[in-house]
Amino acid sequence: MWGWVIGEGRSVAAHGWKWVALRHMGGGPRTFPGGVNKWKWKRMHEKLARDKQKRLIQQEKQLYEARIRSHIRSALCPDHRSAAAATHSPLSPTDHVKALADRFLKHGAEDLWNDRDGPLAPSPTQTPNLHFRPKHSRGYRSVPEVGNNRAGGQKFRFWRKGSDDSSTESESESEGEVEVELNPKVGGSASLGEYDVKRERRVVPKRSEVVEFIRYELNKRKLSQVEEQQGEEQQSNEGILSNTRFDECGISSLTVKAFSSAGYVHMTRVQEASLPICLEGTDVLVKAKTGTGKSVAFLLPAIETVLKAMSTNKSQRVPPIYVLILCPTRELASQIAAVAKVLLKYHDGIGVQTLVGGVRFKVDQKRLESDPCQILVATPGRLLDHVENKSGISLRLMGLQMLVLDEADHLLNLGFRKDVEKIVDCLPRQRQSLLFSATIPKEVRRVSQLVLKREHKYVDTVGTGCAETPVEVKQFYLIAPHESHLQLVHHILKEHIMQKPDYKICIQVIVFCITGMVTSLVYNLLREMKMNVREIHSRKPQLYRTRVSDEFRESKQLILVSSDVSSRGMNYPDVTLVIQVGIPSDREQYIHRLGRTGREGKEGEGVLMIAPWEEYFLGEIKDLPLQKFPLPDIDPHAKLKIENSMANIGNDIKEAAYHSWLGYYNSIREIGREKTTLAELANRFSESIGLQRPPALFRKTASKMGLKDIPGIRILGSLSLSQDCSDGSSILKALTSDLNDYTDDWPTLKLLRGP
Ligand SMILES: Nc1ncnc2c1ncn2[C@@H]1O[C@H](COP(=O)(O)OP(=O)(O)OP(=O)(O)O)[C@@H](O)[C@H]1O
Repeated sequence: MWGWVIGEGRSVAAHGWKWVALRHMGGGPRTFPGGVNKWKWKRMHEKLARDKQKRLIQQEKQLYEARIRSHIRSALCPDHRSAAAATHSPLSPTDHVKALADRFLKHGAEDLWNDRDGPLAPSPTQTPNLHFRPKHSRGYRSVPEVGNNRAGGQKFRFWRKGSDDSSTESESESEGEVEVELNPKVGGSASLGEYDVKRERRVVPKRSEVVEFIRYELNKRKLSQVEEQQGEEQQSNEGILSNTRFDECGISSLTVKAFSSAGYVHMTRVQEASLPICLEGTDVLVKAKTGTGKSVAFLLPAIETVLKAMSTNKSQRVPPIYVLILCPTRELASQIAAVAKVLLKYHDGIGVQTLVGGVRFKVDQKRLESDPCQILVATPGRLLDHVENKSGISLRLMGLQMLVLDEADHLLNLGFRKDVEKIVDCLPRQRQSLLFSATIPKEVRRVSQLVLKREHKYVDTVGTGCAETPVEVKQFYLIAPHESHLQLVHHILKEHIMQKPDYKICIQVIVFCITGMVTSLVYNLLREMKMNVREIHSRKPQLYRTRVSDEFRESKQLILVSSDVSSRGMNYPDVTLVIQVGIPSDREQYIHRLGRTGREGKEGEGVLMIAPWEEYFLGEIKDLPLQKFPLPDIDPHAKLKIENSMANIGNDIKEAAYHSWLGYYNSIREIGREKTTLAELANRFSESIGLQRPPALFRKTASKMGLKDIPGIRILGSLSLSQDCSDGSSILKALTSDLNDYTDDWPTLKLLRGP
């Protein structure tokens, strides 16, 4: 009775006693093994049953296919056609060749048709009713004997080169014949012993029409693939827009009107590719390059879904939330809501709301009550707060018809996955799910099943083998000692500004830094150097962040120093240069940061600035078109100016930067595993930013980071408190405040959880 098996193979029987005890107490168990609730438990078992059924069907299918295949083989030999016809209708030679082509022309199967392999072909020396083999066969052959044996299995004959079996008197002296019975019950490949048919390859008859035909087909397909690829590259050069117009795709006329007044007439390629699938109600995973209009691609079907739902359900006083859009950052949520409002300009009855951190919970609740919405854009953490605090939102989510995950790969990554899973558990199962991102690594494709239905579609407008970055963006990398990075940033910024002396020309630059506190340090330095600069990261209050983000979008000449809060999804349409100081957390983050420039097919530039010990990262992006940036000569006056400016920055900012710098690199496997080297590098960083000595760490923090007894790491507990009280406050500031908003700088959170 308790013999069910759950996810990782654990038997429920082990927990049986607990259930029984709870049952006697009345009411049945509230929680089930593994802490899951009744409904989740039920769903888990329903899923298991479904999976089992699917597996059985799959096995059936494979068995059937195997039988068909064996009959195709025998059908190739004309004398065996009648045998095949006895069980299955034989294929005509053309159909057979087509079937083979379909099977073997799949990508990766080409080697099945090389010179030393091929289908069986009748030999002129073939005996009338039994078997055949080519004259100079080097390996083994098998052909089914006409008629079945008594156990229902088929009889096959095998020849072994060099065998001296005397029973095959009609065959040449150099080869022997062995009779083997293949029965699914008694004879697997193991029973063939040394006569295993796969030991040597078969020889293709030289002028087989079948092989020639397949070769011809292969070449044709390869050629068309190359042409397709070239066409795609050409298309991307021509811009992101397609020829399809919004008024051609059967969406509401009021939406089309709103599109026209926003200046959108033609769809972008990703919109053209994904819209028909989204409108037919299918789940879909969409990959398209940065800045190609993915937000509109999911907002358009979202609006259509709401319109449809509202036309069938007019009675409710407080409307359900029909569409939920999840995204990783507060700024992105506001941006998506703003685009939605533009598209809803002529739909009076449809409301959009955001639910993000940094706003008081009660304020959220009041807003949701007073201004009910059908489309909700939220960050996972804050939405989960509402769901768990039973603020009434769970009830309104019961009517949900569409779930959208923007930046899906990030949301399904470790930092967010748990929250997203919990949210998905509270949503109705009968819904459509849309997942969008510019990067979808393989492992994310696998976990996307958490949200998507099994029979979902995958739309990839990037194309296999094509770079995932916009072709219009020139990409450079620069390797220099990390002590010189701030001087180099200043130098590149100045050069970039001087290239475009006309003040009317837009110059927007984003400088990405590894953490929030390093962002603050770089911002303070550039400000000291009288540059027109703003900062944005998770330590800043939400109002400030929103103001800076809006100001940067509107500006003509401004530098934004940012942590990863701006790396994904943020649409600043005119960014001309992106500088990344230090390695990003992974390849995907590099692509998204770079994607803040070159949007909508515009031109842009990107510079990745790394230290020699970060060079390994270039291997992760080796398929992207990066060129080496020549190391510039730094003017000694500028160097002095930077040192003076650095001296004006407060120690608390520098100490916090040191702590978060250490935390970030400690969390990166390739660098963090060499603790002694890491400590040395951190101390060099501390020196380069003008600290007299490296700040200390709390003992507990140091041991969590695996840095307790590492030379060069100072521990706070071993010093007098008065001596190092400033260190203590900066550690707290740099490390613990990350807990408040890990949506932004989650790598630093990893540090708190240990290396
Ligand atoms: N059909 C269209 N015609 C013209 N412009 C469009 C169209 N669709 C979207 N855009 C514009 O393209 C720009 C980029 O759009 P969006 O921010 O949705 O890109 P994205 O693909 O989501 O990028 P990211 O991957 O960085 O999130 C926006 O300025 C948007 O206004």
